[in-house]
Amino acid sequence: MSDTKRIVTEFVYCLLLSGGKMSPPVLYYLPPSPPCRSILLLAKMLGLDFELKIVNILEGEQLKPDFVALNPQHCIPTMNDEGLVLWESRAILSYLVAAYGKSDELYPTDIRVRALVDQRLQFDLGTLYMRLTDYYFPTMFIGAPLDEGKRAKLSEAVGWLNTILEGRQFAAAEHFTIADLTLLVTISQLEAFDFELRPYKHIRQWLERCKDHMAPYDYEELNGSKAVLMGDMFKAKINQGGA
Ligand SMILES: N[C@@H](CCC(=O)N[C@@H](CS)C(=O)NCC(=O)O)C(=O)O
Repeated sequence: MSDTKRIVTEFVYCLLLSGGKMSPPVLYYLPPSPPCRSILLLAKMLGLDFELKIVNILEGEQLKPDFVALNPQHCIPTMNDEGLVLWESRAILSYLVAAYGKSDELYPTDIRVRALVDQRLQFDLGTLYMRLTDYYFPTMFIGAPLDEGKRAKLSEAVGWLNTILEGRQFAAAEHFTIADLTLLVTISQLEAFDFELRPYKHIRQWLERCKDHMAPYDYEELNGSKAVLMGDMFKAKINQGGA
């Protein structure tokens, strides 16, 4: 085979392997951000190499005109896959499995299983993670006093997850899915904030199972250590008398 023919053949082969895409998707992110962590973990599982672009929200970089033009809601993670611009981490997770997954295992196509995965994703978005941010973030970022009412709402949601997990190995299917991934980021963050997980036996067992499952995918580097970093930021604020 001539050199030119070989180069063209290799190029076509690479193109087929990449689903016909000429360039990798771009991810705008910051490593400690919890929703960004779930995307980085999934990319590792899928063997997907993003073009990574840091947006330092602590310096207000998300408000720069170029970024607002891309995402008017100016939040991270934001992904741009050849003109498909997506934000909302759980929507990005679903897209990435469909676009780059070798199978549907992480986001099953069986409609009854997918319905449960979607329910868990939305429970995390609208209830569990939201209540985590409501309780911890005002103290962590602006030194506001801790609010016991918000803590009670968070405990209520953690209790619901504990009940969901009773008798199950994983959150939505017989195996690990993106529902476990997003819930893992939330619960490991709670753990790093020293939220008392002892009363929630099913969550504790599931948490260890998920950590073991994710260990080969740089779990500590991409999520565990970043959860601790945010936990330390919160504790430093408390010790400064910020709450
Ligand atoms: N529900 C969104 C939450 C995104 C979000 O709140 N991102 C934060 C960082 S963790 C952010 O970008 N904050 C800066 C801003 O909104 O201007 C998701 O899951 O992607």
